[in-house]
Amino acid sequence: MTHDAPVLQLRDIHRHFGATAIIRGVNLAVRAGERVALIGPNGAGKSTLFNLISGALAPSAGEIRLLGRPIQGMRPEKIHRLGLARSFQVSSLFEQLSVQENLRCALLWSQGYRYSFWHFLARQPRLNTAVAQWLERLGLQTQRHEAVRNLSYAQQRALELGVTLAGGASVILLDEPTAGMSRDETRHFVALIRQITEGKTLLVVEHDMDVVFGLADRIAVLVQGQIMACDSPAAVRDNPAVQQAYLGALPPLRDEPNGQENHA
Ligand SMILES: Nc1ncnc2c1ncn2[C@@H]1O[C@H](COP(=O)(O)OP(=O)(O)OP(=O)(O)O)[C@@H](O)[C@H]1O
Repeated sequence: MTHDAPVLQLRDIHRHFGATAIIRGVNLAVRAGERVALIGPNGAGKSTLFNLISGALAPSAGEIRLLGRPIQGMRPEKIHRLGLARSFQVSSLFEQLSVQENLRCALLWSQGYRYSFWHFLARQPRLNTAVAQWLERLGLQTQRHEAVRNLSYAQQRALELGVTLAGGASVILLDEPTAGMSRDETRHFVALIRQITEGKTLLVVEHDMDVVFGLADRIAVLVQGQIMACDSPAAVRDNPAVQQAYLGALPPLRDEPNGQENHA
């Protein structure tokens, strides 16, 4: 379900490195509960834009609002505390800890535990229930005591997604969530993303067009640091400028029989 007020809003964002302008006046509004995919050719500026939103970089100009508050130039931890979490291409899990220990760490933060040991003991039953729920959602009950380094790659990515979400953020940035997965793993993972991010707001950078068209409510196309189009998958797929940029590599929409044209 989506609401009208944007929870993430970029207004005329610019970023240059030295004399080179990389992000050149990006405007984007993502509404609550929406799933927006950010696509674009290599070097278009997608990672830079994610770095600007998550606080790893400050914009050279422009305003970024999260849940109505300006966040441009804030430190990443502060932006995280305000409700935005980013999942990376490279695993950010504690490899030597078990699956449930990783989830516990993420949940401790979201349940308000900071430094008080007594507080921690009092909260443990609730914490254990929440860990069990996440293990079930992620399909990782059998692996609960397994060290992360012994999981398959796809299982590690599922746990990483769980850890990102268990922190309680309402706006989630996913950076190439299915990179390195087989076709089957990708299909399964997209279904998992859909299921466990229900109600959250998602901005996803992804190169796999099947994933993009299978997941996104809207697609933003970034080319040379500017948004060329931002619209429904059908409208973006039918946009001549986008077609030209992608040289016909966009897939048919999922509900089209035999890949027939659909001008909905
Ligand atoms: N810290 C930096 N200093 C200088 N140039 C940078 C820096 N970070 C990124 N760039 C340049 O900005 C441009 C956009 O890079 P970016 O990684 O944002 O693109 P991208 O769309 O994410 O590409 P890809 O799809 O290949 O990951 C590239 O030309 C890159 O070399």
